[in-house]
Amino acid sequence: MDEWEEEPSAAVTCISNGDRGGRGRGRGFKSSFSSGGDQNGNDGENSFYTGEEGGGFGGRGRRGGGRGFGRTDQSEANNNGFRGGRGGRGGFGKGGFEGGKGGGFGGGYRGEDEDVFSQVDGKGQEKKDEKDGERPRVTYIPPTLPEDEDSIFSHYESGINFDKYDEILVDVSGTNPPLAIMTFEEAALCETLKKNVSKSGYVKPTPVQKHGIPIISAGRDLMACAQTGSGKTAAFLLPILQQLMAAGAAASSFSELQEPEAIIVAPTRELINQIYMEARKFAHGTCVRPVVVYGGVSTGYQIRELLKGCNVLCGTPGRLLDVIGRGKVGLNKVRYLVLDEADRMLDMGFEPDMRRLVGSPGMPARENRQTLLFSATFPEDIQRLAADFLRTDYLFVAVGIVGGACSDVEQTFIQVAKYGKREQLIDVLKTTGSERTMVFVETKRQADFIAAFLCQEKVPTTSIHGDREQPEREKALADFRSSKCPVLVATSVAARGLDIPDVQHVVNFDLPNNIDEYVHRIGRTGRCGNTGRAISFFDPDVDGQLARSLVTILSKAQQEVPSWLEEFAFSNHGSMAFSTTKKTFTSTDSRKAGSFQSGNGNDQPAPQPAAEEEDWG
Ligand SMILES: Nc1ncnc2c1ncn2[C@@H]1O[C@H](COP(=O)(O)OP(=O)(O)OP(=O)(O)O)[C@@H](O)[C@H]1O
Repeated sequence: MDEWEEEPSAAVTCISNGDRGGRGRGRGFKSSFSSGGDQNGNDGENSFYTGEEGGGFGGRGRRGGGRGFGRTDQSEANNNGFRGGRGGRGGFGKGGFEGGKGGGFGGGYRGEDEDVFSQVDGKGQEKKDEKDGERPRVTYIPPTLPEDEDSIFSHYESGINFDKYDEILVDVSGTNPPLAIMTFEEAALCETLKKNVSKSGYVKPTPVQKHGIPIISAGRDLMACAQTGSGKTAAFLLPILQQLMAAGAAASSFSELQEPEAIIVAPTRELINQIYMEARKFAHGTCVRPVVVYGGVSTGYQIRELLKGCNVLCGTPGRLLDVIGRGKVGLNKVRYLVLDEADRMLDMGFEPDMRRLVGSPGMPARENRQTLLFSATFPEDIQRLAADFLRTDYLFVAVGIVGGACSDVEQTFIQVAKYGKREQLIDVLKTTGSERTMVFVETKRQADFIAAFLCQEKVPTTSIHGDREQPEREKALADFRSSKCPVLVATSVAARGLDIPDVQHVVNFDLPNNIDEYVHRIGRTGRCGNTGRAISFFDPDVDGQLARSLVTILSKAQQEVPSWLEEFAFSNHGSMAFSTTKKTFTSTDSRKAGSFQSGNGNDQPAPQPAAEEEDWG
């Protein structure tokens, strides 16, 4: 039986503020879920959740059979994993998305455009056409972006701890690193770029910018590791844009083949879109044109955008390889290749795509391009693998502890068994009130259930995960950003990179199965010198393997370690040595023999893809 047939599927959309209709008859989660009232107050099977569309969704909207076959990784690039059509029966009243097929609110498909490029083998188009017959075309076109400066440069304020960044120790390893800059003036940015930096509210560079900008400007390859929320995006965007402008790069709409000078890759749609927005902001008023491509959006639309001219191409791996495979993007002029969340981009899930990308026709060899890798976490084996993509004399910048948690996040742990978590969550949310809170869960189904549960408890909640259609994902983020829904339930798809203002709390309803993922998740709060709080539910039955790493992470971030967690870490994991000393710095360039892995106490293998398959890109 398909997992979705066992229990009702919620496929949660935004919960409107307290104007839901009547509560379900049953008080318990499951029973009230299945008999809940809809927005109009009607009781009815499965109707409690109509979200904003208002149309009922009569029927279950469950997955169809075929849960996917032979899927071997999470990437769009991998065609093996064409999911069996969810959708199934059940309509989603009105408000189905263009291009959707088969009803089934929240279900459907990943989009034929999203995983067609893995046939970048010369027969791509042919195979794609075969696929056209199988799945509906994605026709979603995102809303037009505002052009006014207030919108483009809107930003949140850096926090009270911004100046403390200066106290963090930085280690640069590799030969002949250029000197760090202390101010943006020293970055020798051209006037427009300088103005744009200032309009963005940036007064002085963060450590990763102080070191990263001159390294990139000097033409060196870079692997940079700096804590979440500390400005890695601008660290690569500013020097790239500066050099493109200095070289006179200007977008041309006269070519059917666009040849960008820079390619930026990130693992999720929302993150790559955010990077694009940053690039668009910094490039405002210049001739340099960034473009973004990612799954879930009409390929035709994105190609039309591309053909208006493209100097900086931002993309998720799948769609990027797709547009390259379609002959719309030439790689001959690529001077910069950036992998953001580089450890994720090179783990099992995406590594084949990255190899495909660097092996694509026209892509300059690593000696002839600059490759820039950024993340807050860099496990040793991923660093070693990354060396394949970099020139041998690359520089490694470690700001603080490689893989360390942001010290501006107060981390709390609550021991709670599986069945006590929901009640505990309600207690936590009572204390957070209307403050913006992200609740991380392990599976997409769990995300739906928890969001539905919170809705039922009258907590305005929305959710984001890989089974939601792109318009729903975007609406969820918009509702969260605007505080229409101050609680966002998310899977790992939202763990990395997302920079949402004023997220005061992160709740790990389910702890992730590796420590790096934990570091990224809690890094959604406490950004850019602001403080934040992370509360994690530790279920002794399932989270034991993480205990030791958590103790180390807490210690290194100078946080109190609960005695029960420490005891648990020791008693359950033998006597393997690990340190709880409060070091403020550990250098962990994998090229330094013996220095490795003292950073985050990560005695586990490199991060694996999340526990279940996710639609990342
Ligand atoms: N020098 C600066 N001054 C003020 N604000 C800055 C500065 N640099 C970056 N910011 C802002 O800080 C926030 C976090 O930056 P960014 O998203 O680049 O962090 P990050 O290091 O990439 O985080 P993550 O590891 O989570 O991806 C953004 O809102 C960004 O605009």
